Amino acid sequence: MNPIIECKHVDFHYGPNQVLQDISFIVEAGDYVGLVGPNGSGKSTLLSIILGLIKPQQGEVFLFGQPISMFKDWRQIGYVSQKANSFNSGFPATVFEVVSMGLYGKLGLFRRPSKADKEMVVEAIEQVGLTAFTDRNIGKLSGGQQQRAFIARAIVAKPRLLILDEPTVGVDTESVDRFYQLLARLHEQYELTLLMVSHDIGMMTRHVTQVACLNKRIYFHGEPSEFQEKQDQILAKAYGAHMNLIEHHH
Ligand SMILES: Nc1ncnc2c1ncn2[C@@H]1O[C@H](COP(=O)(O)OP(=O)(O)OP(=O)(O)O)[C@@H](O)[C@H]1O
Repeated sequence: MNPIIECKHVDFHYGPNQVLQDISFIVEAGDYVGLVGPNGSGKSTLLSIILGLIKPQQGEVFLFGQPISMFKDWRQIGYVSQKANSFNSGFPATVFEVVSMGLYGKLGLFRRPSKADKEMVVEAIEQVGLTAFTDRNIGKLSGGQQQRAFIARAIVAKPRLLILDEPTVGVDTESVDRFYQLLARLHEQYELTLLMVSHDIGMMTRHVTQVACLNKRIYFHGEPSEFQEKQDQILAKAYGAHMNLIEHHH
């Protein structure tokens, strides 16, 4: 066992509104976890806790075996947020510049990258298949291409864990297929551990190695084959009245 993420008995509430209850959740090295749950079930909140952006009122979180309060090596973790691909077409940065921001954060647009940095950026852009668009303005790319640029930004510093919050929202079907192929390649070739929130249960369960189902509590965490066998019961329990919101894309 080599846990990359470990949540132990985590509770979280916004004021009086309890959003997460007694979450114990482990992501092992090499796992590719799809996290599903209805709207408002606490998925983004759980990711924010794992990313150290908010602190749970109860329970403990460990990253790479260290208590999160001691964890300093945030470059080990790449993150692609829900809103990543909503750039307006006038945003004044090229794909190269956006991806270099993954090396320097906000300084990316102002600092001159070293030769080694440039090579890492070029490699990340190549990995996501955007080499031909390196100098193109990010706002002038399609939704699917922008999303791949954000993946490149998240992986440029060679993290060991990649966290994605609903990365396929607003992206056309063909790009979604390409996107899953890209994640599969990163998972296999670079032994990247992945944690991805998705609403598309059908598509997601075909690609991941683990499914976790959340609605304030964890209702299931196991292999996709077991999830599919018990899917009706799990979803009825976890989604309840939200069942009609589940999309089926087969
Ligand atoms: N900053 C906040 N302050 C107060 N309540 C919040 C805040 N952020 C989220 N919430 C509430 O917490 C609950 C969980 O929200 P969260 O965004 O974690 O759910 P989610 O599963 O990611 O939802 P979705 O699938 O719609 O993105 C919701 O009821 C939401 O309204």
